[in-house]
Amino acid sequence: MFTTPFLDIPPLGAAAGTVRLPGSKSISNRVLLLAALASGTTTVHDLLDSDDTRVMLDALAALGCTVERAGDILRIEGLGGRLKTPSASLFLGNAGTAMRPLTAALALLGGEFELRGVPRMHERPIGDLVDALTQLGCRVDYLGNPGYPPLQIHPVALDDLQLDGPIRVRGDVSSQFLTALLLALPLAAQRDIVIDVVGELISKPYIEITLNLLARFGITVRREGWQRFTIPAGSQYRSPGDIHVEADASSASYFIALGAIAEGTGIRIEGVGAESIQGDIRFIDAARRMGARVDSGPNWLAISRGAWPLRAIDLDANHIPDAAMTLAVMALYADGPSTLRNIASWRVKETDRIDAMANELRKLGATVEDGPDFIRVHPLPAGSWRPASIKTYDDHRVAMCFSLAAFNPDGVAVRILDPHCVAKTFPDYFETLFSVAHAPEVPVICIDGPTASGKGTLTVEVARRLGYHYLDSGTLYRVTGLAMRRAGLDAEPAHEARIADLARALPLVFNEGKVLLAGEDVSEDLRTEAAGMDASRVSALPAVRAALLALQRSFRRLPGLVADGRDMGTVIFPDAGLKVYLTASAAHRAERRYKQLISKGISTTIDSLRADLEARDLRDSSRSVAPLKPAPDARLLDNSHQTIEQSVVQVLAWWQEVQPFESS
Ligand SMILES: O=C(O)C1=C[C@@H](OP(=O)(O)O)[C@@H](O)[C@H](O)C1
Ligand SMILES: C=C(OP(=O)(O)O)C(=O)O
Repeated sequence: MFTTPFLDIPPLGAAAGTVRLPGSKSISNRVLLLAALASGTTTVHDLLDSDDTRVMLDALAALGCTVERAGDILRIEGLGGRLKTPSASLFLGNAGTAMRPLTAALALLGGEFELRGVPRMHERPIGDLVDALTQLGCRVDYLGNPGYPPLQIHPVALDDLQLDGPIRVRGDVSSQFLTALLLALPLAAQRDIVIDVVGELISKPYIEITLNLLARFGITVRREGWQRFTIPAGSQYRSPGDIHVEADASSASYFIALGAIAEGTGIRIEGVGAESIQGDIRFIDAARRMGARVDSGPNWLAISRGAWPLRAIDLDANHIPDAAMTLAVMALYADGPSTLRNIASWRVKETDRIDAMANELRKLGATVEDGPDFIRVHPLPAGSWRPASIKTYDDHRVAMCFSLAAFNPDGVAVRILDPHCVAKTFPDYFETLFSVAHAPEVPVICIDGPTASGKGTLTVEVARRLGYHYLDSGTLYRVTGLAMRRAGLDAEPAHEARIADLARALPLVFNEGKVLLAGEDVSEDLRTEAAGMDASRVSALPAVRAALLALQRSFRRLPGLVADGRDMGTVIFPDAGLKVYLTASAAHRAERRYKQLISKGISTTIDSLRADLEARDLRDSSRSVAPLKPAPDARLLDNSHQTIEQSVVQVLAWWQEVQPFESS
């Protein structure tokens, strides 16, 4: 997951490949609650691991439910309708699928509970659900504004509930209120329980998910259209034993859109398909209407570009409230204005999504009209796209949708602010996107300089702050040197071809700060002075350098690379967007190296280190192939009198200067 303050997505051109998407949020949180309410053990496969499911799992643990994890499998010991912990204070983040159903379940389970969330959760309505529960005789108090969380739930005896008449619940603000009652009321089904929906029910397909999962847990709800639902007397939750969570159909919308927009051989999505129980799978109908080619099987989708530009659409999107946001960005690539109607619920979700989408689409240059329950997006022709810093309002879907703007015809980059908000439902969204998207030019920052100048520390830190990949090219030479020694070879012209062969086939993996050679952690062996000397010697062999060239360039991957070395800017990435030549006086470098070695318990003297450094500088700068020298377009940074932080800030400031975004 990207935890950087922003993520710059360079202009993207094509996309192709297969993605397996994380589990459905709506199914995961329903299954977790049902498994907790049921008797017996439920084994859940492919559960979504994200903020929304984590708050639900934490809540269940606080209620005394035992949850065991074994790899991707979760085993939940049901409470069988009896609380182990009669009071708790629960934090439910911004998860509607946790806050609403838990409110109903806890109001019936008979304990004292406080339910809170993030500030936005305290602005998301829950009054219609609390009203329905109060009619029944449940006791729920508002701890802040009436009609909104936080809530305090007090115990009532099930026998005291008024279950003789139908329970009335409004369905026109959120379907989650009806879902909450349907999931919780089997706890009190000594007699038939009737729920009547007041007002036009929105987001209807989510009720189908609820009914489907209730059925898997042994509860068959009778229904009369969307108006009346009856939970039969004697209903009892029965664990199905094993249950599998499909991949998330709303998350699939970004990759369906990607297939429709990007050039290339198309995108295959695994884990969700034509037989999905999730209503958002109907996004494929809208995508097809806009021109996408979509093939599907029970558990997979294959999407490729069809009509181009896309065809404009006018759609009542009430049945796909989450996925429809993706259409608002696809509309930028259409042949006329697109209108999404009947989407008033967008205003009470993670943020006011109609406002958010309109504001951010306008930043890209688009003309957008919006009203209480609709949005109309005009296409953005070539020549009119503007580089924009997209505010994400702590809304995962805003962040994910706007990544699709990077396919614009003007080759304009897109900056996504606070990209970590995708953690709500799809923590690795951007990594997944980058695994199938292709950028004509992946950004590179090169940091070259002599030994002990602090390149490594600076490069790692700049890469971390930008969310970029990191290439420590010196290590490649060190590993080659080590492989050479282990093969009994020497850095001499006679062995050059054999060393180059070794370099070409290096079984090398960088893993969490460790360097693995054929699976063996060789990080320590590479840090020795002898390994440094060998690296310097093998790097003077032209055939070895040629062998390592392709390997080094393969590190240039989305969203970008910071490369540290000696010839990054001059030879390996001559087209880099920023080249820094980092130096420090020999005296300062010797002193730093001295402190480093002494702290590791290695005894040495500053004078000998300085002599070594100077000898190495001379060898590196006078070798015939790629001698150590600044690229003509490099910016010089002498860090003799700088802290690491000052150097990092300087490099980041230079990088921002070459970006098209206004300072954010
Ligand atoms: O029941 C569910 O799992 C959901 C219902 C929908 O909410 P509304 O019914 O409030 O539209 C949807 O937007 C939300 O992401 C998940
Ligand atoms: C509306 C959403 O979430 P929630 O489940 O919190 O309502 C969403 O995921 O788009």
